[in-house]
Amino acid sequence: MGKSRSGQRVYSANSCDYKLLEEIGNGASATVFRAIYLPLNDVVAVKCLDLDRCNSNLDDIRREAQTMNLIDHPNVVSAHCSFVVERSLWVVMPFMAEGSCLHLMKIAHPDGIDEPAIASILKETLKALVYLHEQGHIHRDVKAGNVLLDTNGAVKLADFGVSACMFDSGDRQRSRNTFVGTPCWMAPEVLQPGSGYNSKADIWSFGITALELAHGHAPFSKYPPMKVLLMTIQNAPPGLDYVRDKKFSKSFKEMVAMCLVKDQTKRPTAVKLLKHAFFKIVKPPELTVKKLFADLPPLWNRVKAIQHKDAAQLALKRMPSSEQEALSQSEYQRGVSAWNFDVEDLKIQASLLQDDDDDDVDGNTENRVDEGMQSFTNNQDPSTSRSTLDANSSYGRQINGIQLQKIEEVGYGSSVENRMNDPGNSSNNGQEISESSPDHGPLTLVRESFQAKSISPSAKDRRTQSGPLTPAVVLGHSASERGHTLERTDIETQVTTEKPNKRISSFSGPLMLPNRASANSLSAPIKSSGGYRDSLDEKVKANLVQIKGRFSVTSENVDLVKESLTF
Ligand SMILES: Nc1ncnc2c1ncn2[C@@H]1O[C@H](COP(=O)(O)OP(=O)(O)OP(=O)(O)O)[C@@H](O)[C@H]1O
Repeated sequence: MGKSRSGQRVYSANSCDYKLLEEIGNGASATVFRAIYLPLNDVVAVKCLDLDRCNSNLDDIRREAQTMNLIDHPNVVSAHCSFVVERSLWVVMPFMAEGSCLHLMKIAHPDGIDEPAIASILKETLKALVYLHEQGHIHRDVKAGNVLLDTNGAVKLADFGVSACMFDSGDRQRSRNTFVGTPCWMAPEVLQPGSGYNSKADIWSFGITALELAHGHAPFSKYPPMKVLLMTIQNAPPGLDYVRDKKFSKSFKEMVAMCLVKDQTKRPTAVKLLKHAFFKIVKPPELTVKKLFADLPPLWNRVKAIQHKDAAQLALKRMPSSEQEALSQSEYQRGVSAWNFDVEDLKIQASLLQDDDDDDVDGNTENRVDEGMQSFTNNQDPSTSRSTLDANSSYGRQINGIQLQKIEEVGYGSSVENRMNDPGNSSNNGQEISESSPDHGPLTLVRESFQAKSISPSAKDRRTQSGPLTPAVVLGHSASERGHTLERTDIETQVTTEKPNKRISSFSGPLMLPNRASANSLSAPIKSSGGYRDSLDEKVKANLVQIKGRFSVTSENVDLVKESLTF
């Protein structure tokens, strides 16, 4: 049983008590439904987190659920309760009837929203960050897609899928050197191994979210993740341009600039930022935000319209010969948090990308290289870039003795070129001038077919496993399911090091669940690899850096790469 914050309403951990209605959102690993809690006839949102599709390990999932249960702040979405149903984790939350700012912009404000509304939304979001940071949490995924709106104009920050605790120690602390989040919103220090990060990473993402609300999309959002990684680290920070963005106030521009300082120690804390002049003159959201969704159809119809529009757009400009590329790109452009790579691995990918958009962004801050960062890519062998990129479209490739096997064909070979050749890709002062709406057609289809299979809107036939979220509960579905998980991972994220007479396959950490990206891949058929994991010896396990997104890399791999590519 879960108790609402008011202390009055109690929500059961029994799926039969919930009637799932329309889909109101989907993310990298979850589908969110409007639902009725039957005993109280109360409208709620139920986030159905597909444990097979989830990139997080069990600890992360449990932490998200626990964090959401403990949250108590008017600007943070808390959970009424959470429980396991078959192969999903259901998180029951208050229904935010106007959905996310991202959806709102997609449906009605593609070029961004006006400053008074931005100020209200940002101020409420910042209050959420003040609270979370005081509680010791780093949200790590602040973006318009996670800022939810209610009909009365209330603004709440949602999604603790990748949140971290600042008081972590040991392994958990080390895991904060892990690349987690959504690249466009991620702070430079998060992308650089070893530098460590703290709550100031959320301040950077907050600044990017401000730009997203101002323009309708995040800076660099047209680029593939490895490119974003490089641009975030190398280039001058994005910001509001004094000429192009003249409709915005000086104090807004200054506030954004304060957030987007690369040196995290020079970024303000959330508390300090809240005292900035920009937030002094802010009207309550009831006055500024409500009008943004006046006259719009109900949320679920908007979501459906967005899905259809995106599917139609995708069909029109389907990437030549590769649905996989489109799928990968669409996932990226949607801004979901599917990117959960190992940093070193991303560097490998980034080094393979030829920076062929110089002409596009000439004289642009996106292309300005920060001093001291130039060595990040300069030492790569240019002769390898194009050929390796081309080779990327074949099933596998060999780089410096490392076999990178196709996962979902990363997909940025030809698609990068296509985008770079697109005149609409020119940009100005760190911002894009034009950008088509993000695609997520194929993704939608994938998700729909998934839902048809695994989530029945009817409560009948659901097997509910309520109670505490323990490894046994979450992973206690069946041996065959666990086998399935491992098999998929094996196939989809395998990177092997080819050393003489030695071949090491990589797996994820303990109790690993399949990664998010795998759910979006049109991967090779699943083959049995029964018992393989069990035979993985402890020494090899100890060598694992981690398994994430598209590749898994062992520390041996990383060392090899470091030897051959100087960053
Ligand atoms: N309580 C809610 N009320 C209304 N809509 C919601 C609610 N929670 C989530 N949504 C919608 O569902 C979308 C996806 O939810 P959520 O971000 O939690 O999933 P996710 O898989 O963690 O996504 P991501 O990884 O992309 O952040 C949100 O962007 C929002 O539009």
